Amino acid sequence: MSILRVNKISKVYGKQPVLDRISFSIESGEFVGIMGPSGSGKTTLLRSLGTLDRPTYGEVWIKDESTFELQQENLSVFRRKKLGFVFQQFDLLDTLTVEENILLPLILNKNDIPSMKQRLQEVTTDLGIENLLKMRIDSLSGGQKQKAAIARAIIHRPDLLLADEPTGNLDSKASREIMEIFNSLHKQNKTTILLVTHDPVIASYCDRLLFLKDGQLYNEIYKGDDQKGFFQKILDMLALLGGDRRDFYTINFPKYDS
Ligand SMILES: Nc1ncnc2c1ncn2[C@@H]1O[C@H](COP(=O)(O)OP(=O)(O)OP(=O)(O)O)[C@@H](O)[C@H]1O
Repeated sequence: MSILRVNKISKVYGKQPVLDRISFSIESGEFVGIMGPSGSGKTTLLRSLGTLDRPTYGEVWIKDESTFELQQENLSVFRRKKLGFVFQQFDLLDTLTVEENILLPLILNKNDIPSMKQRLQEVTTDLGIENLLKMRIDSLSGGQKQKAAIARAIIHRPDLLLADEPTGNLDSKASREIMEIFNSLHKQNKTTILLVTHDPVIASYCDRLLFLKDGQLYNEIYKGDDQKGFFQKILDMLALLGGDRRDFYTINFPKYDS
């Protein structure tokens, strides 16, 4: 079953096309990454799919619901129920505790208190952050903040989890921990994930990668069973696409046995 279908979406700022007739779909349980040089439109695409931006042309369906049809006043409810977001800057509310931040989608959706408590326990145990619940956001490390942000993004069991450079503000150890969480959400919970990254190591966790160039879908590659070959294909594709030096940084090259 398709969770996301994108049909020829374009985004134009002034006269400048930033996304140009992009079409693809994502099946339930897939872990898909978006890569491409700086300025190629990755964030604009993710925001357009997540209804945070409105495409100038084209259509997006999330689980057979056309986001184009949704009126402005219904968009925030749609996002809160169907989507989860993880951003590079965490986007947590500093005035609230970790627990309050994580519960926010359920409180806004008016869930009952026993189900909120149960779900909070499930999610925070899975992520290993039960001990952080009463803490304030400004007392957390970057990795702890991102774990809290992931808990908030998944607590309502969204159809699609969208992540924009989720390790962009983290050191290599925290980055690995966060990617292991995404990996476990993918493998154990069958969560459908779409993630934007510059980093080939982060990208190598995905099943499939879409490459953007100048706002167009340039290519896609699949991991299949060949993890090592997939990593090399990512590097080759990035070299082909060019871009600035930031497009080639990496937290740590993975070590392969063979
Ligand atoms: N609100 C906006 N108004 C005008 N132009 C914009 C706006 N948002 C993005 N752009 C332009 O759209 C292009 C694509 O930007 P976007 O942030 O989507 O690229 P990106 O691939 O995510 O880049 P990076 O990897 O550097 O984050 C850029 O040229 C950017 O300047």
